[in-house]
Amino acid sequence: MKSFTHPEHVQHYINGQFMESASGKRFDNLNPFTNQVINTVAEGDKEEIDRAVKAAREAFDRGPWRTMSVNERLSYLYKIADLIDQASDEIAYLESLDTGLPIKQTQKQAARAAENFRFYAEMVKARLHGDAYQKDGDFINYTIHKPVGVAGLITPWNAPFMLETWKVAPALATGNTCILKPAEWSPLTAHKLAQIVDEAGLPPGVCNVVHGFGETAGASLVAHPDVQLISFTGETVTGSEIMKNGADTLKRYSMELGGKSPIIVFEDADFERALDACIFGIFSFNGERCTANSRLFVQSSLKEKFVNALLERLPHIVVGDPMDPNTEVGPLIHPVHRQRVLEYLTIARSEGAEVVGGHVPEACREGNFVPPTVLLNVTNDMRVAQEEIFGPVLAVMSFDTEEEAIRLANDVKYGLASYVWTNDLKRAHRVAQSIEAGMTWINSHNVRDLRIPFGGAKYSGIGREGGYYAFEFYTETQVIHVAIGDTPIPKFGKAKA
Ligand SMILES: NC(=O)C1=CN([C@@H]2O[C@H](COP(=O)(O)OP(=O)(O)OC[C@H]3O[C@@H](n4cnc5c(N)ncnc54)[C@H](O)[C@@H]3O)[C@@H](O)[C@H]2O)C=CC1
Ligand SMILES: O=C(O)/C=C/C=C(\O)C(=O)O
Repeated sequence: MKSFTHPEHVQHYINGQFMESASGKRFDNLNPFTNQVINTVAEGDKEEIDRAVKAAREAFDRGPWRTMSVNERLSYLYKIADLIDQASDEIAYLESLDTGLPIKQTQKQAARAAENFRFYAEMVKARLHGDAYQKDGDFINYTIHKPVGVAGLITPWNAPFMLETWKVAPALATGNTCILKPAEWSPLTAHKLAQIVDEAGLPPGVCNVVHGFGETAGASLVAHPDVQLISFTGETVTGSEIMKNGADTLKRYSMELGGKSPIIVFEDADFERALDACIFGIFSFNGERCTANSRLFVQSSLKEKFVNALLERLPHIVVGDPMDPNTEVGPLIHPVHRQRVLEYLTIARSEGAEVVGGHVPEACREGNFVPPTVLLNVTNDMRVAQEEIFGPVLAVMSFDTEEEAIRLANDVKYGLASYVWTNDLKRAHRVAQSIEAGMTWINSHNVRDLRIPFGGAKYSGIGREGGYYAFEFYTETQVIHVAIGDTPIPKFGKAKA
């Protein structure tokens, strides 16, 4: 593999300039594979957020972004997509270095990031249009979609570049200006995105990146009166905190939150494909995946065969250096997160579950590794079956009937994704439609079509991003009423005149 370097220090990108924090404060960024410091990062606070919002507001109110033609605006998105493609190997390298995600997976995410920009440019051309309603010969009402203003985009560390671009692209495509506040544990590719935006020549202030912690930089962005909308991806508790903090300034929210998604495998399922999907669905992204199928419900008659096959695969899952193209599972993002995941294994034992772990090579001892793990003897009321672990840990349960599978799958506060495996067509649809989730895949792993609405039910989120569904959030709909006839107007005050 070609070798790349990383920046020794990461700065904010505000109003078209790379800059330090006014306080001069910095924080260290760790390599999850070695726990050595990779570099330092400027620690933004209210002051940097204020600067960035001022720049974004001016760019929105007075800059060329608002007045340029849609085609000209979208040409910047195509340019960004091309620059991402040109730097895709470097982006994958930086992402794996920063997050511990295996390089094979970050290469795919870099490609997806470029696609996010092209997709939204195309989507705006195809689907950002209003409606018209004609009432007899009296009047016409028509709607237009306008950018809302300054968008605050707050993102997590689990698939940072892909998720950041998944927000920046629709925000810009629809004509907003934005401030991205990336997760503090994964600043490298957000910095690369700022460099790409700069190279693409976007007008100053249109896209800003402020690094820093959630409680300070993130909270200041949420509370700022000139930020009209917040698109947030992260933990459910953080989402709820953000909604409280943004209440005084009446923010518009898109919330992509946590999950505890079921995979239901019926006895008539295509065995090998269901097994592959189950393993991929929980162990890809190192298990740090909001849509991970972290609860397996397998029909009792198939349980022994399915679980045996699962356990047989477990020690062969390649755990290792994220830069090695053969690695399937790398280290978790941070020692604090690793500790949190390990605590769940302790909880699992104390609740009576059996913990079966895969293999972590000796060469990985400095990293934040948790082996791919399967929890047996689990019941759905246990904490490990109810709470999001966000690591490579699969809770296995069984069911006898379709009704029981549906009840167990829904008996959880989350409702993000779900997966159903059966060759009975009618049952597949019945079960899929009965599950309380934003997204259900039948006889499939998590394959993405960017046109579909992406988001969760229950505690997994509010609203949908993806496709033209994102326009609902990123644009303001205005109705324009035009009288084309002479509909009588009530003549107040004319009776006695
Ligand atoms: N539904 C979805 O599409 C996805 C959901 N997630 C969820 O994200 C979580 C993992 O990511 P984390 O980075 O640990 O989430 P997190 O909630 O800790 O942090 C996410 C972002 O919010 C910021 N933040 C934290 N506190 C804040 C506050 N008070 N005000 C404003 N910003 C604040 C952080 O700095 C970070 O940028 C998991 O729960 C996972 O399920 C992750 C990916 C996709
Ligand atoms: O594909 C998307 O748009 C988002 C995917 C997010 C995940 O799968 C994740 O973070 O787990």
